[in-house]
Amino acid sequence: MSRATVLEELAAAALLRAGELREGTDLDTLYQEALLFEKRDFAAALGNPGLSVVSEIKRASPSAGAIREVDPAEWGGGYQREGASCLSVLTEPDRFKGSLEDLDAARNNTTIPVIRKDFTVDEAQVLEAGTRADAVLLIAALFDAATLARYVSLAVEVGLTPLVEIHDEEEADLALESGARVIGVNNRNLKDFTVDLGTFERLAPKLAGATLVAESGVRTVEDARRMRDAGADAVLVGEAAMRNPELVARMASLT
Ligand SMILES: O=P(O)(O)OC[C@@H](O)[C@@H](O)c1c[nH]c2ccccc12
Repeated sequence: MSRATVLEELAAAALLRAGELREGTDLDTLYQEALLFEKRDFAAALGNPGLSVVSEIKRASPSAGAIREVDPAEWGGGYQREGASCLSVLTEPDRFKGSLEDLDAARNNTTIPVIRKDFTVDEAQVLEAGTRADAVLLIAALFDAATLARYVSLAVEVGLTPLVEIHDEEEADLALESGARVIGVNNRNLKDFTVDLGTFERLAPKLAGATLVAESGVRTVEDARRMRDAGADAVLVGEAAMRNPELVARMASLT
């Protein structure tokens, strides 16, 4: 048997959690709840003039190990004061040490839009995101074209901004065909964790018309400027912001 990649392992664990979610509630109830939950406009916040910063609350990751133990309410509020346009909150429990409680705490203590960052593999999880977040991450590598398009539509239907994440040309086509308006290019290869900011530079020209987020590996103001120059509307900054939140203010002041 071949060794599963971390991405496959995370997706398999997420599928188990989706099963539990479906046992505890039915899709109709979640759908209604998601429709009722009032959203903040994630896409609009990214489209504002200047480079937008999406600051991430990430206690740990498979690539970095333990990063920092924080109070998500306090940390989210801090990011907003530093000028973040949006927050990203990891809710994956095993390798990222996140939770839905972290998401709620960060959102309740801020007024900016919040994305649920997880390995979403089931429509119940899209709807669950719709009951407490403003945007949902959909990793293109986890879907076939039809399913991705279906989840993008479902997210939009319940008022969420779907952020479709890609890492190569093939996934770029998938994202464009899915109808997503906001596309994230992950500079980190989720199979081997190598990071290359050239990934965004290479793929951005293929994605004209979409709102573009440069994700991962943005560690310095110089990196953020490089992503902006390559066409990024926003940068998504995790580890570097967790270690030094003042970076957010300096990145957000780039015009
Ligand atoms: O810590 P970094 O290198 O700044 O990366 C942030 C973010 O892009 C990264 O956490 C991320 C991008 N895509 C993901 C998918 C799942 C979990 C996490 C991620």
